[in-house]
Amino acid sequence: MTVLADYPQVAAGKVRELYAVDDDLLLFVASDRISAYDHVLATPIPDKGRVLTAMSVFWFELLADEIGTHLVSADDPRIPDEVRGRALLVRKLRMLPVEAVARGYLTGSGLIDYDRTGEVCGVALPPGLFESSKLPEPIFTPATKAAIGEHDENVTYDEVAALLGEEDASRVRAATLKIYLRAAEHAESRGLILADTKFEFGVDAAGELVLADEVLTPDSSRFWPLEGYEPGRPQPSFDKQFVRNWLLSPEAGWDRHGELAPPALPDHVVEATRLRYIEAYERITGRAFADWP
Ligand SMILES: Nc1ncnc(-c2cnn(Cc3cccc(F)c3)c2)c1Cl
Repeated sequence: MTVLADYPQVAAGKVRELYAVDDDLLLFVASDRISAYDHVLATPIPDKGRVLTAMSVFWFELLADEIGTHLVSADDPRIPDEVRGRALLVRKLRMLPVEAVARGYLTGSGLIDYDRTGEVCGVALPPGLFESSKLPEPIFTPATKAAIGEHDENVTYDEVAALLGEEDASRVRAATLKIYLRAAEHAESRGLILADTKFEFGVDAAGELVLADEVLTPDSSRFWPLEGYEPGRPQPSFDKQFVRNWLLSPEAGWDRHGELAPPALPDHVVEATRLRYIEAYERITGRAFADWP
């Protein structure tokens, strides 16, 4: 019987870890941790890791006819029981050092760049756009991974080409936009706006471009309710809005611009957030979360 401690940890993020299973396989583990306002909160959200893993698996399966993926299995004896349902067996790839972001709407760092320069990652946009505007068409707005605790840095396509070479840059951009469009169309049919998302790609031994990391989860994407969408103001995050609102409420007594860590979340915020994750999964996939894995 395998236990997680059998596998050397090869990477750790704010809310996920990566372990080596053998020379060709990795174990991609999603935790129940949640981050907000650039802090990892002290209070976990039960089932978050399982919901986001189930969501990634749904999208990997839906996208398999568009692009190869790193997914090997979500249910395999090499996956320790303690992480079963929130861990994926994936094939080890040569990862491309670029955060492949697609945006269909203007918000976050894209809006900041647009307000300052009229462009995002060197892509010129029409004048007169504002917070949450829908873009005339989705755009590729890559970033390079920043050091721990820093934000990723938006870069131009030419900088990506300098980094990866023209061929890989070109096929990463094409794949990013194609997958975004396919996912956004599916999400909208389920009443959710996929405002933007971040993919990571690798290359396999045959030189094929492979979709890796997590895909189209609420941690790698902005999902907004389609109902009530209104450009000109920030939209509520489908999954994190209860947490954000509580942290900024007088009850929390927390200053998001200060140095202090956020306070623990009250049970009702934890439970409401857990239910939002499950609702997002069931709306997007049409599957009952109770059936996972
Ligand atoms: N299939 C792959 N082959 C080779 N490397 C990776 C890989 C390395 N790093 N990352 C980012 C990351 C994913 C999870 C937890 C972390 F801490 C960090 C992904 C993958 Cl997914």
